[in-house]
This record gives sequence, structure tokens and C-alpha cells, in this order.
Amino acid sequence: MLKIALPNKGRLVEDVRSALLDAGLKVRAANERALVASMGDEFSALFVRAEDIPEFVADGAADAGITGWDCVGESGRELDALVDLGIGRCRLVVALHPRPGGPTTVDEIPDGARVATSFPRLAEQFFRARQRKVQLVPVNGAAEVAPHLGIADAIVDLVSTGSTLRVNGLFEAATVLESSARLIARPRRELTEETAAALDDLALALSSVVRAREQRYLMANVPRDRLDSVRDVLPGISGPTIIEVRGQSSDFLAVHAVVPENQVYRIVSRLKGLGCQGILVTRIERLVP
Ligand SMILES: Nc1ncnc2c1ncn2[C@@H]1O[C@H](COP(=O)(O)OP(=O)(O)OP(=O)(O)O)[C@@H](O)[C@H]1O
Ligand SMILES: O=P(O)(O)OC[C@H]1O[C@H](OP(=O)(O)OP(=O)(O)O)[C@H](O)[C@@H]1O
Ligand SMILES: [Mg+2]
Repeated sequence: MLKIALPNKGRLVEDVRSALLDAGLKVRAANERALVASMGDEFSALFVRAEDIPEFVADGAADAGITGWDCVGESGRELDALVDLGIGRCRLVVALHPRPGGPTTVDEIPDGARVATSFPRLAEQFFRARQRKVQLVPVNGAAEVAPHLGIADAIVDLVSTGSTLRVNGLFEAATVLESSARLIARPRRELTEETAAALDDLALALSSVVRAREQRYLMANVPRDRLDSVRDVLPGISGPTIIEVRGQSSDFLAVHAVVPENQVYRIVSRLKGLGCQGILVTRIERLVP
């Protein structure tokens, strides 16, 4: 059984659970606070803090893990990202407090400025690369209040909607790292053949889920004489599937296609404009090209 380290609380828990479920892996925990659980037939889940997961995987306490890329970067450990799950999207940023004559860019941050962060390693690397000599103030969370408490001049923290920064009167000056949750494992050369093969299966299942989430399955009845125009609107994976409709007026053909989720809105109105009828859009569970 392969051991997969998963976040036990916080932002990633629900989305990770649902991605695994869509991949066919149901976590069967004895109770809410259990630290281990079985997951499908091949895996067991180990619930730990998101930020500890890279260490656990790197040290071999778990065979793989799912956690934020920010946590992996901060750990400084050599780990491979096998799948980007596209969840827990956020950015690690440098944020500043607006004040007259104060810095508005990273290059204007003066030597000796104090920077509050719970990402000291990534922050240190970032400022070193920009030749800024800042003084890091390690905090465990809520870095945004540090400038108000007078203990820091800037912060390095995670942002997604930007509302926490806004509420605290800070503005973004630079991006340190783009993050999302990844399936991680030790470098391939360190894995046994058996472990590598089981992880390939897991990576394939999860990536098929991620791909499916970005796509929709679209069906429509298309006027036969508009087929060429419809083909231009519907790319599909390898072009739309075109089906003769038995019993229906021979003026129509049924067309099925896989289309990007963010284009469904535009495609449906264009199909309508071409005289298509009975347009149906459904979710896809998994997509293996
Ligand atoms: N605002 C956000 N939007 C999207 N993803 C986020 C956001 N904040 C954090 N994350 C992601 O979720 C991961 C875990 O963060 P989370 O806040 O759940 O735990 P934590 O801050 O490490 O611990 P704690 O439970 O003590 O808050 C982060 O490492 C990051 O990858
Ligand atoms: O840009 P926003 O959408 O406002 O999100 C950013 C906030 O989210 C995270 O904190 P979280 O809510 O996880 O609380 P925490 O500080 O306890 O981890 C992060 O540390 C920011 O404070
Ligand atoms: Mg947090």
C-alpha cells in the first residue's frame, strides 16, 4: 500500500478530497480526526499539515503527497510535481503599506527594511536575487497585520482574491511565486519500480480529472447544410463526432464535441445563430486523451 500525505485542515482539504473522489479514490476514515485512512485498494492516506507534507514525502514517511507548491518551495526539498491539480490557486506576493515617500516597488525597498512572513526561505531567496538587504521577521500567520503593529515595513504572504490585503490597506508590489496544489513525490531515480508504477496510475487518474474539469461535452442537432460552419465553431478533441439521426428529418445531423469550459457560453450562442437545435452541455468526469 502506498502512503499519500494529504492536508488535514485548512484551505485545501475539501478540494483535494473531491479531486480524489472524482479520480475514483474515496477516503475511508474511521472518524473526522483520524490521522490515517484507507483510500481505494492501493493507497492509504496520512493526514498532516499542508506545510509538513513536503518534508514527510522527502524523508520517505509518505510515498507521495498533495500540497501547495508554495509549501514545496518553502521546504527547499527536491521533489517532483507529478500533477498540477489546479486547486488552491494563489500567489505569494510582496505587499507594501502605502505612505508618502514610502517604497512603491521592490527596488525602492530600503536596506534594513523589515519583512514579516511565514515563508522565510522563499522571501530570502527572492530579496537576495533582487539585491535587497532586508531583515526578515518570521510570523506563523496573519502577516498582514504586522505593518500596522509597527513590527514590519512589508510582508510576503499568500493572496488569492486580494481582499485580505485590501482590508489591511496593503498593495501588491511583486509576485514571488504562483502556487496551486500538486501531487508530489521524491525524484523518480529514488523510487522503486513498483512505487513509480503505482504513482503513474495515480497521476494519470488525477490528471484526467483535472483535464475533464476544464472541458464540457456538447451535443447539438445541426442543420446538414450548416455543418461546415459548425465545424469551425466546434474544435473538439480531434474534431466533432458527427452522427446521422435515424427517424429524424434528414435535414439534421447530431454533433458531439468536447469544448473548453470557458468557451461554452460563446459557442452555444454561435450554434444557436447557425440554426442548431436541442443543444445539450454536460460535465465530463474524466478525460484520458
Ligand atoms: N487564499 C488562498 N487561496 C487559495 N489557496 C490558498 C490560500 N491560502 C492558502 N492557500 C493554499 O493552501 C495551503 C494551506 O493553507 P492553509 O491556510 O489551509 O493552512 P496553513 O495556513 O498552513 O495552516 P493553518 O491551518 O494554521 O492556517 C497554502 O500553502 C496554499 O497552498
Ligand atoms: O487574497 P485572499 O482571498 O484574501 O486570501 C489571502 C489570505 O488567505 C490566506 O489566509 P487564510 O485565510 O488561509 O488564513 P490563515 O492566515 O489562518 O492561514 C493567506 O494567508 C491570506 O491571509
Ligand atoms: Mg492559511
